[in-house]
Amino acid sequence: MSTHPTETTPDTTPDTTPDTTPDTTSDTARDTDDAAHAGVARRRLRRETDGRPAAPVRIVHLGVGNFFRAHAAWYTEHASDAAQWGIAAFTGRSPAVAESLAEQDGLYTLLVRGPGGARPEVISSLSAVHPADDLDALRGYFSDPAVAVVTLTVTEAGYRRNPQGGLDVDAADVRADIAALQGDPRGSVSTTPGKLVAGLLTRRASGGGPIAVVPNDNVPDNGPMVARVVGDLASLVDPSLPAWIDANVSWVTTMVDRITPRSTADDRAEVARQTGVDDPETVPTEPFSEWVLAGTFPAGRPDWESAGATVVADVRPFETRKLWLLNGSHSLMAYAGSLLGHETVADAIADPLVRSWVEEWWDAAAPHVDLPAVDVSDYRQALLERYRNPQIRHLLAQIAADGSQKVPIRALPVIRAELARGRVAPGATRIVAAWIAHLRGLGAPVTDTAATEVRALAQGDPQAAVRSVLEWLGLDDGQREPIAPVVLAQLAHLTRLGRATTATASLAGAARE
Ligand SMILES: NC(=O)c1ccc[n+]([C@@H]2O[C@H](COP(=O)([O-])OP(=O)(O)OC[C@H]3O[C@@H](n4cnc5c(N)ncnc54)[C@H](O)[C@@H]3O)[C@@H](O)[C@H]2O)c1
Ligand SMILES: O=P(O)(O)OC[C@@H](O)[C@@H](O)[C@H](O)[C@H](O)CO
Repeated sequence: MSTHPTETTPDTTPDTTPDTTPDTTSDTARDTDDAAHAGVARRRLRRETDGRPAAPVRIVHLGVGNFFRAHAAWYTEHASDAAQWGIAAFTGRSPAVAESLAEQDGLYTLLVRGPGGARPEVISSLSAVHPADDLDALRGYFSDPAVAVVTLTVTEAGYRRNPQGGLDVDAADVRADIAALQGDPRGSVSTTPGKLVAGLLTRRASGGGPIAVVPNDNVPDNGPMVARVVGDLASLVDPSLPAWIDANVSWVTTMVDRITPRSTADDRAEVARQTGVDDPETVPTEPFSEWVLAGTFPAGRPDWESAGATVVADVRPFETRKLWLLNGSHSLMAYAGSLLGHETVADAIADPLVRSWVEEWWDAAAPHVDLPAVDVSDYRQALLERYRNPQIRHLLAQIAADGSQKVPIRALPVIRAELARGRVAPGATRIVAAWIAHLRGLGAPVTDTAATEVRALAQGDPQAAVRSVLEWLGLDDGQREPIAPVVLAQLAHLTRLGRATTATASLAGAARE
């Protein structure tokens, strides 16, 4: 196990956006006071007693968040050839999770929370964990021909795209990465596209051979999406690099699914109660999991199918089914449910009004999912069961974050598809109306990498706010005309409901004092 517990100098990488998605298990979980376990000797996980020997590193991962630890790391753990495929994982920004995992040899507990109870499982697939700024280690792996795959979970915002989907070359951190690599191929970088280009420059120089890049974030066409931002940055750094990338890098597209909330002190306590282990890196997740991949792996990959992954020629139908039906309804509940005072997905879906909005959204989206109707209807039913899972405390405030990155890909394609059929679908426009209400201060707090810009759009006169947001979403005059009145009416309704909820909560608070 090559962890780097001592390489924890403060992260000096430029941080131009608020870190709304910390690397780690939530502070609540990690900070659970040891006094809570006072008098009870809890041990930490150790590889010699609790896990498999570390496998040789053949996968590099960027972004050691909860989802990666519940999903790609879990599939790699359960692959039939797991002993051949170790992962070297890098945190996204802060070094905290690397330090903490290093103390337990890279092991952590996945707490699989089903409706009937919680089942802990130790995951051993992380052979090394590094802080985000350990670029020497990153370049070392990229130069190693044995390293065959790079996986990513850095959030939608981490790809540093502009509204057109290309690299956001106006962002200060992106500009800094370009300048650093122009000056020196071993220059210091901080963004994900910058790190991928830095790694690929090293691989080309060392003759490490071809490699596959596998993004596992909830973004449509995520393979081409990463290829584009990396290609943009590569061409600005070294005009000969894009041709090498074309010949040597395979961009794999994926659909990923496993509801994985932030960790809580309760998750850590549950593991301690069941196993006697004190694991601050406990990750809670649901039993359901799905991973659909399309693309080639020129240097090989784990036998992920043996763990339940599916390799297909075209991910799109699976991706639209999941991104619209699941993530779209999540966003709807995050904004419209939180302004009604609901805290979690389970609370929101139990409210008949929210449930009716979710069904209305699904009715709007379903005809545009290119799968048999029966599959879509089974999927909807399964989603309701997953949302109701009383063991999963999935906070609406977590899902609400970074709406500027999510609303355009979750709601807009359906709005456009309905418009193309001459229809305005209120089930779809409500997501936009609820997002505007959220940006105007109702429901979950706004945490967004583009908060200043999108909040400004949504302020002031409601009619002007709706117009500005629809414009920002890229709808032209002809498209806005039929939609704007519907969104405006929905915004007015949600605002009334939200204000009534706030007033009731204040009265209840005053009565308690
Ligand atoms: N949690 C889920 O249920 C779930 C399910 C499917 C897909 N996903 C995808 O996984 C992503 C991560 O979710 P999570 O639950 O692991 O969140 P998380 O907050 O636990 O982890 C996010 C990771 O991304 C890194 N990161 C954040 N902003 C970054 C930036 N600007 N540049 C580089 N790295 C950055 C963080 O450091 C951290 O390692 C989501 O954005 C989503 O696209 C999540
Ligand atoms: O993870 P995000 O921030 O892209 O979106 C929040 C949720 O919609 C998402 O995490 C879902 O729970 C997940 O996509 C289920 O597989």
